[in-house]
Amino acid sequence: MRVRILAAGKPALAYAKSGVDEYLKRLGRYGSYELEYLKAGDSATVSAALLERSAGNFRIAMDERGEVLATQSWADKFASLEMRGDVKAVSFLIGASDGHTEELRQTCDAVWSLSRLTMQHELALVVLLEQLYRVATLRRGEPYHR
Ligand SMILES: C[S@@+](CC[C@H](N)C(=O)[O-])C[C@H]1O[C@@H](n2cnc3c(N)ncnc32)[C@H](O)[C@@H]1O
Repeated sequence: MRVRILAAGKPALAYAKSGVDEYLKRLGRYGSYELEYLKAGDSATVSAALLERSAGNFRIAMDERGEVLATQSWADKFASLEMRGDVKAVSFLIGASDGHTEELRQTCDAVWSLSRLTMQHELALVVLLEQLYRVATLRRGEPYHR
């Protein structure tokens, strides 16, 4: 199963750039993880572009209003998605400064939160990538997650 991460706007902050590079490099050992950037803009424009680019994928909106799950639950949900024959790709959608539209949240297959805190979108991207890495190591029985 391909894992796509679609984010609005390339990271501009040094810590975010190096965090993204680090976790993408690590994830390369665990499968197909693709990070794609879309042009940042207002909420309606970015949400429409995110939905268009992720058409046909199992879409997970990353949003502070979403379901807060433990890392083990992320791993369990990944395993269930892989068991389904109809999911070839999952797309995680990160919004821009104004967040997602209600329409995007309603259209997505799931809405997940990284916590109830509102994070700057570059930080949310780094946290998401670290969780994907954690889930990948957990599923292989490696000792990173403890
Ligand atoms: C600055 S936040 C947008 C805040 C905006 N006021 C809102 O209502 O969503 C930019 C993006 O970062 C991501 N993000 C920020 N905090 C998050 C959290 N706690 N959980 C999941 N994603 C988060 C979301 O994708 C969000 O669209």
